[in-house]
Amino acid sequence: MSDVETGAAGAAPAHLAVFTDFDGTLVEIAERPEDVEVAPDLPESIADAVEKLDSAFAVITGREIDVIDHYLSPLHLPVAGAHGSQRRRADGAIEELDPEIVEAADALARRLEPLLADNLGLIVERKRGAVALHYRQAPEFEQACKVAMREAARFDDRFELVEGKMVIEARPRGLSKGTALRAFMREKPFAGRIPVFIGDDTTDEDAFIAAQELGGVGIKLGAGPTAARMRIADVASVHALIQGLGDIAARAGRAAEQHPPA
Ligand SMILES: O=P(O)(O)OC[C@H]1O[C@H](O[C@H]2O[C@H](CO)[C@@H](O)[C@H](O)[C@H]2O)[C@H](O)[C@@H](O)[C@@H]1O
Repeated sequence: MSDVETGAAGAAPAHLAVFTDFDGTLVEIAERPEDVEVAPDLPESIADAVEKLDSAFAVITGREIDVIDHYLSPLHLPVAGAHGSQRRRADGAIEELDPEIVEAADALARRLEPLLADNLGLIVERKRGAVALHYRQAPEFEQACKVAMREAARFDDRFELVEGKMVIEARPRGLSKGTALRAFMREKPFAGRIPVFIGDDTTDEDAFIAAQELGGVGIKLGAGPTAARMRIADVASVHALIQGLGDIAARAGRAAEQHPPA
């Protein structure tokens, strides 16, 4: 094969920055947040891709950072948690919210507690700076949950509501997975690379748009309307894609070493 065919003739390799959602993308959706199961080989497979991507790999999720650390142990990846409310940068530094917003989110969660009294199967998930109200186990209460969340958030315009899979969440206004992706892309080792964001839910749309506006691509898992330019079928395919992107990065790196730009 010629250099033209291999793309190796002094062409700069397309360095990728890979970002992924967690629930429904790296792991299958489960009945309750604490029930998700991580494929045993997933952390090792991600570690391999991280190395090949020169560490340009991050998780952007609605979960909290320490929850992701728990599930992907022993990895401590760059993570944006609670829909952009918290962020651990690649250098390990943590960006936290104003404590007043954290307290306000706690107060909002407390206003939802009466919903739990009758054991209907609803779950209030408290996070630093965000709150999720889950109705997966009681879908007949979807509308009631939306009304309750709107009511709980009504007096505090520092929060906005977003709907996900059988969940309604309050997150700090102005923060999203899109703002998180943009923040990572301003920093090493992500800056200057082509962002790829993989996600499955409506809250991933901001990050699809951000990745595409920055010259990259959004990849949506499953059906449904989306701004993402590409789709992927299922969680197993996401695992294979992450491995594949790592392999492409490693191959491009080797080609660049063998054929440095003139
Ligand atoms: O941004 P993600 O990583 O996709 O996180 C979004 C929310 O995921 C979790 O809830 C969802 O997954 C649960 C476990 O599969 C499922 O029971 C629930 O119905 C889903 O909505 C998580 O609990 C939330 O905190 C995340 O914001």
